[in-house]
Amino acid sequence: MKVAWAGSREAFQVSDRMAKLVANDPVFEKFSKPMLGRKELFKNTLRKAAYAWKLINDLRLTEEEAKWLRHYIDEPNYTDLHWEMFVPAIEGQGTKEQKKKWLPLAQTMQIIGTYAQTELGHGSNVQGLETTATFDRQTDEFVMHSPTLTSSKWWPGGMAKVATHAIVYARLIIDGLFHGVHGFIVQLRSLEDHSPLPGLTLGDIGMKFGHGTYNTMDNGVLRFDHVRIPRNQMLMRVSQVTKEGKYAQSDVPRQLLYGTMVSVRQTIVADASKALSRAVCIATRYSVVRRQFGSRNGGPETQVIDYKTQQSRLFPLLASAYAFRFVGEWLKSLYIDVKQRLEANDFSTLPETHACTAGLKALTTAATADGIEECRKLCGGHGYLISSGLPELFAFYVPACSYEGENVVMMLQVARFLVKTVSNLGYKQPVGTAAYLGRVTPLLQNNCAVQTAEDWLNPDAILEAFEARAARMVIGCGERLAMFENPEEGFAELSIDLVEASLAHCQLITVSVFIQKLNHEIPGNGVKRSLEVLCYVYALFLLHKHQGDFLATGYLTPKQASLANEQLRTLYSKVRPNAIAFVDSFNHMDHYLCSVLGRYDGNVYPKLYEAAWKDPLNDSDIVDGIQQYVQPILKQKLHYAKL
Ligand SMILES: CCCCCCCCCC/C=C\C/C=C/C(=O)SCCNC(=O)CCNC(=O)[C@H](O)C(C)(C)COP(=O)(O)OP(=O)(O)OC[C@H]1O[C@@H](n2cnc3c(N)ncnc32)[C@H](O)[C@@H]1OP(=O)(O)O
Ligand SMILES: Cc1cc2nc3c(=O)[nH]c(=O)nc-3n(C[C@H](O)[C@H](O)[C@H](O)COP(=O)(O)OP(=O)(O)OC[C@H]3O[C@@H](n4cnc5c(N)ncnc54)[C@H](O)[C@@H]3O)c2cc1C
Repeated sequence: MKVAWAGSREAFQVSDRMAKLVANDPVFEKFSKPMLGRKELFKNTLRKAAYAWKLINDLRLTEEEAKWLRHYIDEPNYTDLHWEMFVPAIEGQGTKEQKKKWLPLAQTMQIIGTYAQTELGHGSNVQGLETTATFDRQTDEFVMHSPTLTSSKWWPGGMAKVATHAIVYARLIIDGLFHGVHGFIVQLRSLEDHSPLPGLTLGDIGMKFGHGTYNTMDNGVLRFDHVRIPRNQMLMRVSQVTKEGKYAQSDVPRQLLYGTMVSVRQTIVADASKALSRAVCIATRYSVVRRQFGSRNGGPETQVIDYKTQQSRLFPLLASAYAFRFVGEWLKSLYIDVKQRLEANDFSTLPETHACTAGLKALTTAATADGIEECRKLCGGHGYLISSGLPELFAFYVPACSYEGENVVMMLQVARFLVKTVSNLGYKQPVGTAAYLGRVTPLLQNNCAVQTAEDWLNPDAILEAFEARAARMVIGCGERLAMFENPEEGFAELSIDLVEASLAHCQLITVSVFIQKLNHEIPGNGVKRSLEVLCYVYALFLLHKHQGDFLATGYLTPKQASLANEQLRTLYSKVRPNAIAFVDSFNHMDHYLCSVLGRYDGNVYPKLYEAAWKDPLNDSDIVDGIQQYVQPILKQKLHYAKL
């Protein structure tokens, strides 16, 4: 099962080796992080990042190994933006010459980059960005400027104190004419003494949600006061500006300017299962240790995992972790394929890839953020302790619902793709993840054939149910949209329904990828049979949660919906004996989990007790402030005391 989770034996070995390397190196200790102030926290992260870079070089780690190493260090920092956004932006949007000049510098970290797109006034609406890049023909330069307060760049990670360079997104102006938003490579700091270059105002945007997690990152603010950069620092794969000031667009679609976001959204989907599996591992292990009620004849109380209600909250999350792992893997291969095509100037699969990365990013991050919080509640009161590992994990993870495309905004992008697919049905056969929309007639006409709870244990029945629900919701939206004279007005008016239809489409993708994985990629019977149970749990849980959709579209009868729920209850009993094996298969080490409740050895209570004594308040019996502020209250007889 560990190999099935990792994707292959080799993948397992790489990840396992890097996990151990990090766990066994005292530099990467992280239990004390919550006690550090912001400056110490930040410096500590700089120290770890520098040490990691040294290890990567000294040990000659591969790109894959280096990624796992950074992952297990488990502290957001400037290198995330450098490797995940700055480098890919140059790779995807730079010309051959630009790549030749900038990539070797970035790949050896002689320069450190960030991705400066969002501004104080605009994040989602990229075309609304206000920073300007005005071409000056006399000097063959662009003049970068922040004309308003709201045009201040705001949020880019690593920008406040570390990055030496940034890809800055700004409106291109030539001879007073706007030519849309483009990316520019801008140097931010001196490579000698790290001071901000003239004309730039740079700073940190302030503390963020949680304590020891995202505050390790220096998210920054940046303002330009007429800063000049050479013309050849505009990323020119998509459009070019000549030294005469002529603006030209190549055959490459404009959307490629957004290509870095597609790449990172894919990574975010691949990473969702890491965060969810971590929370589920903690909650499952603790649910086996924790006992409440049910003692008979002085025997032990019931392990809380044996309560059906606990199972109905925990096991769908366990199943979701596996579902997200597989859909992340699938999306990665889709993305690798599109990347190769883009390099060869084949843009045909870009719209579908954009819809998949946007929609699955929204689906997986929302479910993971909610799932982590549910795991905290599944651990009762102790889940609220920092030492449970869950509050910090939640604080770290929850911004994924906003960054790289706010989730609702992303679902609306999926809706655009679906509406377009439906409106083209007459003359263009949909392919890939939208292929089912090419079979609308049977999907709209046939109803579910399930008659018993056992009938739900059938991948074809499940797949057809999810296809019919999505197709009916998408087609329904299409029909209602057609009633509007102005399609954009219709889209805005129906946006709530469109988001729900997009979610149904994305859930269909996750369910069908899970089934596909079982049918074609899991060797041997033991692992396959166990995963089949989780696959059914995932699908039937979604069906139960969204039964309103399945009933309202007329595909299911109430009786069939209730049979699905009956089957789900039975499935929980089948998950229970393997619950610990399922979470052990994630291969998460104690160092990575950073949770007293989720310890591999289950030795929760003594360690929880021990951890409490490490709190700085327990350094002495009488702490600073008691004599000054508490003793006087006890000693003085003030007004109320006389009454
Ligand atoms: C190893 C450990 C490391 C782990 C690292 C993990 C990952 C690191 C994460 C680090 C953490 C945080 C970093 C965060 C960074 C950021 O947040 S960067 C900023 C991200 N910002 C956004 O995501 C903005 C969201 N907004 C947009 O994407 C667009 O503006 C939006 C799509 C919403 C709308 O764009 P418009 O310009 O208005 O375009 P529109 O008219 O709607 O669309 C035109 C057309 O183009 C299609 N389209 C849109 N986007 C794309 C795309 N990316 N690719 C392809 N096609 C796209 C759109 O669907 C339309 O198509 P149509 O056919 O014409 O309808
Ligand atoms: C931790 C973190 C790190 C970040 N790192 C970076 C970085 O490195 N570089 C960078 O450039 N940016 C970064 N960002 C910024 C991030 O990309 C944006 O915050 C994100 O894209 C969301 O945009 P917004 O803040 O403008 O949200 P808004 O769009 O203002 O969202 C507010 C609300 O409006 C709704 N809304 C907006 N538009 C629509 C619409 N058309 N229809 C319906 N509802 C709508 C949204 O659903 C949401 O509920 C980071 C953000 C965070 C939190």
